Amino acid sequence: MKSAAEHREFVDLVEALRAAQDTITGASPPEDVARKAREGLEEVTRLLAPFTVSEAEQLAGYLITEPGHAQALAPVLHVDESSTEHVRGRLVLGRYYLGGNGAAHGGSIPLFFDDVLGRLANDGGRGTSRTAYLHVNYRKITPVGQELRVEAHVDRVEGRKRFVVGTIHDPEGDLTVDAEGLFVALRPGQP
Ligand SMILES: CCCCCCCCCC(=O)SCCNC(=O)CCNC(=O)[C@H](O)C(C)(C)COP(=O)(O)OP(=O)(O)OC[C@H]1O[C@@H](n2cnc3c(N)ncnc32)[C@H](O)[C@@H]1OP(=O)(O)O
Repeated sequence: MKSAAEHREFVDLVEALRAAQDTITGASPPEDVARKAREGLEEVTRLLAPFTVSEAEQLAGYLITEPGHAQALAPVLHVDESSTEHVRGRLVLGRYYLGGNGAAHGGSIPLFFDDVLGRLANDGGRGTSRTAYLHVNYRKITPVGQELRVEAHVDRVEGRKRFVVGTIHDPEGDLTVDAEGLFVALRPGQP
């Protein structure tokens, strides 16, 4: 397991990237400010490109003790309680995930659940599986910028099939989304 303690600066770098994504998404800057910001980002790419590694050596997504696992793609679950069978926590969707009218982009929700349910599917020594399907029911808009409650648990395991379910509730306590994923355990040698 890769250690977040050994890669503190990288963890902070990914947090800064998340903040940049939120800020860029919400900004309408004058042209000279946009150009300066672009030049800053291009400098980041120039700085890091020589340190590109193979997937096996990659840090992003693999620093699993960190909220968000040092990966800027999926929304971050802040875990309050977890076991091999369940997880409870909080989620605040930043401006980056805005769809419209204060509601989260519909695609950000399955992205979030694929990560949360997928990790649970593989937890507890169950080994690697892949998403066969992800069924998401949007019951009410999921607001950005507010603290949401998340719960997920392994519903049942049938041979290679792991059914994992999850919910999101808004600050009023209303259900905004429920989801079910089927994760199929990989056979030896299966990519
Ligand atoms: C850093 C690490 C991060 C990890 C956490 C994040 C987790 C994220 C996980 C992913 O996002 S993986 C990427 C998205 N998923 C894929 O790319 C999967 C692509 N599909 C496949 O690889 C295969 O289709 C799959 C492994 C899912 C299943 O193929 P198999 O050939 O291994 O299984 P098979 O077809 O023999 O089916 C096994 C059982 O599952 C059932 N099944 C398979 N796909 C199904 C489906 N779509 N719907 C319902 N049932 C399904 C199938 O009917 C059967 O049921 P029974 O055993 O009861 O007969």
